[in-house]
Amino acid sequence: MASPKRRLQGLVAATITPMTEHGEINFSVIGQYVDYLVEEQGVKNIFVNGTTGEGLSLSISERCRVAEEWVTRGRNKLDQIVIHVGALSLKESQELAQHAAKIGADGIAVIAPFFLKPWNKDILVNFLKEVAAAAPALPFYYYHIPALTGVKIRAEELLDGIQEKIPTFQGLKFSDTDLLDFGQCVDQNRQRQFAFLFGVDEQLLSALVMGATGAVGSTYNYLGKKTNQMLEAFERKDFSSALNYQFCIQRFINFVVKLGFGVSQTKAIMTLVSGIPMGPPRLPLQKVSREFTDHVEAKLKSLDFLSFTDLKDGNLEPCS
Ligand SMILES: CC(=O)N[C@H](C=O)[C@@H](O)[C@H](O)[C@H](O)CO
Ligand SMILES: CC(=O)C(=O)O
Repeated sequence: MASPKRRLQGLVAATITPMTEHGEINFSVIGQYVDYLVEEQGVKNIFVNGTTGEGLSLSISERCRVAEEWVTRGRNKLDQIVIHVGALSLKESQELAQHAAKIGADGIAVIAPFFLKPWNKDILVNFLKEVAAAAPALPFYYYHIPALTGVKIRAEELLDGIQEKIPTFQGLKFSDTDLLDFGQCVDQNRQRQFAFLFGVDEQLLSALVMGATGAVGSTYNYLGKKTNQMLEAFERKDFSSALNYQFCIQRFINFVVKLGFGVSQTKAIMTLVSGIPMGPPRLPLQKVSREFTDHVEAKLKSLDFLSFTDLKDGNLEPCS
């Protein structure tokens, strides 16, 4: 059984699943990836097999092996490792939950099943409850991502009374821009020690104001250090610096959003910034073009996000 930990807080990197050019999982770089997150980005929590990790595009046995590799490599280096175990099949989800418990993960997270969908809150809670019960010693997080699942049950509604149904319920990963819903999740659960983890990186500062206790996101793989500076500024109530950091991060994200931003792009950006090969994504995702990588590299340099800036000072727009 995993030892009880304190509430998950701060940045959580949604890990990429590195792949070889042939589309197999490249386990060999995961050790290096852990060190990079901890040493270069100051990020000590990870969220494995989620959206960014192409979790739903992996086979069950691949998901188990990926989770195991992160737990093994992360031991004594990372604070918390949450494994996403959501699946369309309740049985598979339970199997993944049991496996996460067996390997010593620190928590599990689940999205709503998105093909045959739960059509109201009670049905969704019943599904989540069955998964959580398969790993009764592990903290359980609901992963709310309505734009991808199509399940639009409000998180605030879902949280109402959830601990009576799911005793291991520990928090929410909220990947949506509805700050009314997010704020009410926080407001209505102040007496509980839930983790409120925001999942829209470009808007994190607004969620901090609403009471987010941490954040899970793809960009913390390579903008973790910058985002940590924003969290520190917020913590010391230096809101103008915090806003500068958020704008700086937004400038980069806005740039890539206009080029088309998703998991394939995240893999390419992380390869560029970390130097660790993340490889191509798996179908139905497509590898990004060379042109995308070139544009992003120039932007990263101009923002001084790459450590080997070789641009003339006049072309720099660095963030303080
Ligand atoms: C849909 C998606 O993948 N969301 C990620 C996590 O929830 C975010 O980290 C975004 O990648 C990020 O906010 C950039 O839009
Ligand atoms: C971004 C995120 O949380 C995920 O990849 O699942």
